[in-house]
Amino acid sequence: MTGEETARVLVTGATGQVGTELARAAWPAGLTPVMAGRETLDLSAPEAAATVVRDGAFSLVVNPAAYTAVDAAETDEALAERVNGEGPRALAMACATAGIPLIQISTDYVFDGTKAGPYVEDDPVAPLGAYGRSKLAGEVAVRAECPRHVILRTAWVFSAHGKNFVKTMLRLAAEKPELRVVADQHGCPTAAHDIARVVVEIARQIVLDGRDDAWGTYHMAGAGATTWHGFAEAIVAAQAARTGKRPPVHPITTAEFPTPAQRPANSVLDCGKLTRTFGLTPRPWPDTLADVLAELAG
Ligand SMILES: NC(=O)C1=CN([C@@H]2O[C@H](COP(=O)(O)OP(=O)(O)OC[C@H]3O[C@@H](n4cnc5c(N)ncnc54)[C@H](OP(=O)(O)O)[C@@H]3O)[C@@H](O)[C@H]2O)C=CC1
Ligand SMILES: Cc1cn([C@H]2C[C@H](O)[C@@H](COP(=O)(O)OP(=O)(O)O[C@H]3O[C@@H](C)C(=O)[C@@H](O)[C@H]3O)O2)c(=O)[nH]c1=O
Ligand SMILES: [Mg+2]
Repeated sequence: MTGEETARVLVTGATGQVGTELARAAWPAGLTPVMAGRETLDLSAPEAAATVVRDGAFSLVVNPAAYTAVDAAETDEALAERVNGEGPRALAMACATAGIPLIQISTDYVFDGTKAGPYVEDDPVAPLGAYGRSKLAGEVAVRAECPRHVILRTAWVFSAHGKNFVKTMLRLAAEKPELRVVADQHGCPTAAHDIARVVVEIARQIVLDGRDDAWGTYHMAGAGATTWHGFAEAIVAAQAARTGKRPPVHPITTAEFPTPAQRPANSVLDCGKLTRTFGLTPRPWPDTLADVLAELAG
């Protein structure tokens, strides 16, 4: 065989926050990402999506694509279930048939938030809303259909691209005299580029090192816990240095900010298993926030 062989890695959701960072990431020699957008791999048509896996001679599939509109999912649960539950099931079955592993991206919103401390991987799940239920269905399907899987639960994802809390707060800080943000929901902001770094290294260990002892579920979220209010304050403070605008960010309760979907009061993730198994440590979220704000500032 020639020395030019490379393992093809199918990546779904090419246009999303994580997909965009996976496309830009530094992949090692020997791994070639093959990015698939919705036009070639539509998870709302699970059977058709699975044919992409069957026909592509891949060594691994990474699935960050998802229905991510948390509030809209409450009135659109059938579609969320298809994209986040049945889509991953079809991918997992196709992966198992092809004899290749699957890295599935999941969410902190599978938890109900009633635990007092950080969540570990085998804590009981009990999603509060339709989005969390649909993502949990995806986890269950992946475990059932494709034993060689890594499910990576992340949280509060932000990046310079797409729709996210950081960009919403920057817009509000530019437009409003003051902001009101919930201070009783605790979690871990996570930069999409840090998720991509971790996914690439897990892919390297699985495909290039031939690691066969690490299948299962892992938490991967920015180091350091905060609240949405704490996160907003950090965003507005950092931005003030650039714009001179620093509207006050008032802490409010969840009851003062009604939304269609209920969100967990605590979804802080303990990422120790990721570190112990793969030697990977999520970066502190304030450092990754600085990266993203610098990228947005150009
Ligand atoms: N965003 C967050 O805060 C968090 C996200 N997660 C999980 O991380 C993963 C990545 O999230 P993130 O990058 O932020 O998501 P985005 O919302 O930024 O991107 C979602 C991606 O999925 C694609 N997509 C949506 N519907 C379909 C479909 N029917 N078929 C194929 N592709 C589809 C979108 O395509 P298009 O551009 O065409 O719409 C887009 O590329 C998801 O699995 C999500 O559940 C976990 C925790 C937090
Ligand atoms: C815009 C705004 C939001 N909020 C609150 C509402 C909510 O409780 C919290 C976050 O709102 P968002 O809608 O940005 O975030 P949300 O859509 O809940 O984000 C979630 O997305 C999915 C995909 C995940 O998997 C989760 O990990 C999580 O990141 O902030 C305020 O308090 N004030 C505001 O001005
Ligand atoms: Mg939202």
